[in-house]
Amino acid sequence: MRPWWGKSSSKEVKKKGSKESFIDTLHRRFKSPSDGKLSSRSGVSRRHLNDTVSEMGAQSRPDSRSPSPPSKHVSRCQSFAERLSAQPLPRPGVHPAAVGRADSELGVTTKPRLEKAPKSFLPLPRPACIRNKSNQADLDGDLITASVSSASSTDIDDPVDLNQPSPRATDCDLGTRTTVSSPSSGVLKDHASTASIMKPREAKKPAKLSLCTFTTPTSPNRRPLRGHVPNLQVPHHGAFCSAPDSSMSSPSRSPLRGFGTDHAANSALWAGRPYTDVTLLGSGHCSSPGSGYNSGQNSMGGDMTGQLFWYQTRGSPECSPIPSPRMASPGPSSRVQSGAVTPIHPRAGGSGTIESQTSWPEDGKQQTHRLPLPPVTISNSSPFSHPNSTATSPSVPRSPGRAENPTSPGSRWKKGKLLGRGTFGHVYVGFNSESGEMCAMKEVTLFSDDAKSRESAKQLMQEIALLSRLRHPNIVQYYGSEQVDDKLYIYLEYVSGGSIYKILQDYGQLGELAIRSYTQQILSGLAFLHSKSTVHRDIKGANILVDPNGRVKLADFGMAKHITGQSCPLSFKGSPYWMAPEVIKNSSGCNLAVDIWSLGCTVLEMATTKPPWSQFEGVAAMFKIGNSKDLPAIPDQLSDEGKDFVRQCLQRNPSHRPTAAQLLDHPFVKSAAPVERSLPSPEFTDTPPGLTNGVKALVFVHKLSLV
Ligand SMILES: Nc1ncnc2c1ncn2[C@@H]1O[C@H](COP(=O)(O)OP(=O)(O)OP(=O)(O)O)[C@@H](O)[C@H]1O
Repeated sequence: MRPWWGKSSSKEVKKKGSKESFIDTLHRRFKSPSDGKLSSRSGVSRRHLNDTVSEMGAQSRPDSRSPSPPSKHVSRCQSFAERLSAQPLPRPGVHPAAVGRADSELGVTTKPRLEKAPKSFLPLPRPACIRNKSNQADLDGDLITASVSSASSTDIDDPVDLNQPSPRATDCDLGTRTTVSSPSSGVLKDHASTASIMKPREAKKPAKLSLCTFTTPTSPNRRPLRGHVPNLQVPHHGAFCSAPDSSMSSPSRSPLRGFGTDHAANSALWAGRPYTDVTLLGSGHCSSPGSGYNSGQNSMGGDMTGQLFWYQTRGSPECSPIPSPRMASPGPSSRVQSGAVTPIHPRAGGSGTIESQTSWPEDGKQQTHRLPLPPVTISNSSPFSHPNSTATSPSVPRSPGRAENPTSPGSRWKKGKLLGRGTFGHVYVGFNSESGEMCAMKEVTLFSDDAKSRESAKQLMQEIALLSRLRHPNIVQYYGSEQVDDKLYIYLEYVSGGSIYKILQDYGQLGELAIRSYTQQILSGLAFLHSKSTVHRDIKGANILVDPNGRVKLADFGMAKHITGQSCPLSFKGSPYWMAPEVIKNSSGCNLAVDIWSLGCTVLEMATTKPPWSQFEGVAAMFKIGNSKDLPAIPDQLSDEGKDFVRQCLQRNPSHRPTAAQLLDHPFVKSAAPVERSLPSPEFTDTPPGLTNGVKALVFVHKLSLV
């Protein structure tokens, strides 16, 4: 069938090259599993829990389907394949293309307990500044300049061009700047009235601090709202804003992060023995998607052991719903990362139809960008000198659901309920008792001696660097960040609906209208992202948040990368089940298209609650994706348009995949109704909709219009 944009799908030309040698190894190691076709209706197959997986790559055993149990019965340590069938969904009242309002729901807050002043500050958040803006000019007006310096780039593969002067950013109204020290020099760059706060041991261990050593302003008395605007310098090429390239670079909460680009090593690992040159990181932590702490497990990164030995951490509230937090199954945060830069998609490169709300550096110069102020309106109070500023940093909550020491002194964000655990650490609800606003606080511990902490910091800084430059209705908004003792906090727009992954867990597969809506919005965010030559590299349900109005936000940019060239090799990063074949095979020639493949997998995930090939264990799934010519079964319940959309996304040849901008014109999403639910306005009527003439009641209703 000829694609709607005029390019026919073509067969993939199999390229047998040296880069695929690991696949060959896999071929020998694993029996090629027969395709587990998705059920025609549900598209979901299940299998028994297997606590004693002795051999990787074994195909999951299908089990008889049982009625969908309540979500609360879903084991926290089940894999996708193990998860019970999803319940039929009441079709959510989702309506696509919500790009207007940004009303997040509030979460739980906790009592403040300020203990210690933040050692340094990055731009402090003020969500209200964002929400109240009616246009981009207003938005820009609340940005603060930011810059981070770094001299070491050897282990960083994401040279985000963040050091270039922003055409819209100015320093004139900034009381301070925050800088990041160079790891090599251990010297903080002083900008404006910046004061270094580097700890002694930081200077001794530049490698640890290079990623996030910030300076605080000398005495930046915060002025109400826009009065005080600190600067944050973000690094130029090679700074810590980049995604790690090191094969050992990834934190271990995502089990297989840091998976090296060396696929020979991969082969060895997959063969069942650790590659001697690969450091096995990680603690085996896993999150509990079912319980709301749904991130971090089963990612491919620094820790390969789980993939190899299948140790499990069940029963813990922090445990993954997956038997092994490794590649055993497609958990919400299954990731692999290593390596190199992703080449540019041949046909990607921006979308004229996509709202471009941020400037992107093009000339390599240092860029400054103004960030929104925190929602602190108290004057005569320095954000850097909180009354409790000498106390200790916020402590890790004892209970998974509530922080023990809920406070972020400088910004007055109080750390509240735990939203989830990810690769980098924890994400909490943040509440500003002064403004009454909420945010999501992503917390990561710095200055630890382990590689995991270093990698976490590096990736978090990359996320900051990227997110701080992106502003789009379908991308989670970055508010600011700060360091408090050994903790780095990143403040984000709070998207209270949770991730698509969690929604699927809780409510089962989505109906087509919801899928169309979500897909359209994901595409909108992706098209914007790609127009900035940035690839997300970890598109999946767990990294897509949904607000109560059905608005979708791309999140978790820890894997994202700004593409600067076309000749760069692919990074072996991502989540196995959503990973494009070319990434697994380490073939060349694509880049942004990896997100399109992952989007296709996400559509299938939304339709079936599981990604493609979820019936296979992690390594076997990767083998299936990377080595076979098969395409995953597409569930029958999807419309023909939906099926075609998925097929377009899941073309093995990346150059044949349409771009995000092109996909926005696909009938599957183009016809999706936009999400726009007006604010309820009290209305008094005596004839409620739906009542017959004979059934009239005097009721007070809220006007709810769907545009
Ligand atoms: N802005 C947000 N609003 C609401 N919840 C959020 C937000 N950001 C993250 N969360 C929650 O926290 C969890 C972990 O977040 P996130 O995935 O970004 O952390 P992470 O360390 O990047 O994880 P990973 O890299 O392993 O995917 C998410 O699954 C989600 O439930």
